[in-house]
Amino acid sequence: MKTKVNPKAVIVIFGATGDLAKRKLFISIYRLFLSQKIDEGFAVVGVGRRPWSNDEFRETVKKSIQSIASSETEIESFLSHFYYHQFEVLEPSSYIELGNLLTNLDNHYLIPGNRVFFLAMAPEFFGTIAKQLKQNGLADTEGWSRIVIEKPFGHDLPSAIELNDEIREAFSENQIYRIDHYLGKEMVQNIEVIRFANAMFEPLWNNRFISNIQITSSEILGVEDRGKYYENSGALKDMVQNHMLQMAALLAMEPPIKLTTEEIRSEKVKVFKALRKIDENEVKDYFVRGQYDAGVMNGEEVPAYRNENNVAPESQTETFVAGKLFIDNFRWAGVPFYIRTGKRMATKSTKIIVQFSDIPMNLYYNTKETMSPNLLIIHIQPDEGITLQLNAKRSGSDEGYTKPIQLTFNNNCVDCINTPEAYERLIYDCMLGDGTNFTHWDEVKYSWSFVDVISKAWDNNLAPLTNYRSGSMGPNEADTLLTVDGHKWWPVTDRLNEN
Ligand SMILES: NC(=O)C1=CN([C@@H]2O[C@H](COP(=O)(O)OP(=O)(O)OC[C@H]3O[C@@H](n4cnc5c(N)ncnc54)[C@H](OP(=O)(O)O)[C@@H]3O)[C@@H](O)[C@H]2O)C=CC1
Ligand SMILES: O=C1O[C@H](COP(=O)(O)O)[C@@H](O)[C@H](O)[C@H]1O
Repeated sequence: MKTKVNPKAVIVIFGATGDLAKRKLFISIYRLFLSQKIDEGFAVVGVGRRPWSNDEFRETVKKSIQSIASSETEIESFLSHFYYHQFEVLEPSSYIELGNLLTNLDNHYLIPGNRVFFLAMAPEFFGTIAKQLKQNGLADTEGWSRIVIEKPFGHDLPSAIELNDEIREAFSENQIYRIDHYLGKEMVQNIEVIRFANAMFEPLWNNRFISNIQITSSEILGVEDRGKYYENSGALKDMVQNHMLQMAALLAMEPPIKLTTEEIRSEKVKVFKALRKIDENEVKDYFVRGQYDAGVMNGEEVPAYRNENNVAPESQTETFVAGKLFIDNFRWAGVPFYIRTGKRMATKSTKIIVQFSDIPMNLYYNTKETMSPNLLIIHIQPDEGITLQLNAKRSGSDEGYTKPIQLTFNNNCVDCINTPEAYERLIYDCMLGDGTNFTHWDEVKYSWSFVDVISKAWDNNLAPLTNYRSGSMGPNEADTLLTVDGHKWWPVTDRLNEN
């Protein structure tokens, strides 16, 4: 639980000239500034290779925050807290100079040595930076020091262990904040509340009443200019190892005994431990992979993945994954959790659909219509809300025919433009010392060991890689994964305000 305080710190962004900083980080800090969540005596140091001055850096920040309407005075006041430090990651003198700058800023803004080191750089630098920060004393202050690590945290279990060991030599687990930006999303954070604050769900939240759970995160965009990164990642490591498994864990975990970081994380870890282990030869029965082909989207022709920049013409990288997870514990034995994610799909949508089991004897079976199962739909994005699908009598009919009706809560209407960016929430949490919505090492470790088996099976060609048309919902094999179990994917294209 958070206490309402205005944290005061220097935020050091390594990779401040990069894409993530420009698109997400500056604007998130600006929103925290505008909502007065951070103390006005804060400072931000941007670190990058380019020989920028403070003014050049502030110009870039200004461009990034332009989309938020605010006065020139507010913008100028915000920018005055930004400083640039040119640096070379492997050069120890860069860290010594940075340390001097941080001490000066502490003195200038009366900051008691509190520091957030946000590593928005290529992952191969994470370990080196952590080590250098420690060796040069930047993390040894009177206040607190925390390190935020961007994804990917390793590319398999051995590399994640190696990286973790390097970072742990310099920072303790409670100083490490591993980002999974899905955990900062409003409706992902709402999963726990929907489950644990409603008398009507928790008693039914088990294998006696739930038939299956479907988690979809589909994207319209292709790989864009990230071909180089994506070729070594693919949808499995880019989306499944982190975001998709995190959502599954939140849906499946037991109620924590307290709402503390340790208790919540410990319940999530138990879910990861209970994930059914499959061997390489079984992967094809549980997972489907696909790669997008050319197609027409929004009236425009889009290229096949293999024709994207920095992608090999014979690439075997998957841009789509569908899978069936089983959580082999008392609550979930026998309930499939279906997951699906991909690029260049028909719609941008992240939704969780909980399908309840059919009632044992349905008095309305003999009508002309088939009954719809009850569904709980959690709309994560782009629309945010909840839909509960029930059956009701069709109005005006004497014969008692039923029809599905939907009770909907549209979070957008309430919170529309003020819905905080995931990064805004996570930066604030980190400044408050709340690690609940960051991933603990144990979660990372178990998720990699689960994903590594799938990855190896695919590397060994133990499952086909199927093409799917850009603008579709993935290959047909993803549908078969459910039809063999007597299920089907529920649509994810509906928008809340269309209901
Ligand atoms: N961009 C995104 O949407 C997302 C990014 N991420 C993660 O965030 C991290 C950063 O990504 P992104 O912003 O896209 O990366 P970019 O390639 O856009 O930026 C890389 C940054 O690192 C700096 N840099 C590179 N080499 C050195 C060096 N030797 N010494 C000092 N600085 C160096 C660059 O400085 P300069 O330009 O001055 O050379 C630049 O600021 C990655 O881990 C990525 O996986 C995660 C999710 C989404
Ligand atoms: O982490 C990542 O997430 C994005 C999708 O994030 P969303 O918040 O827009 O759903 C994905 O495009 C990217 O490939 C991946 O690295």
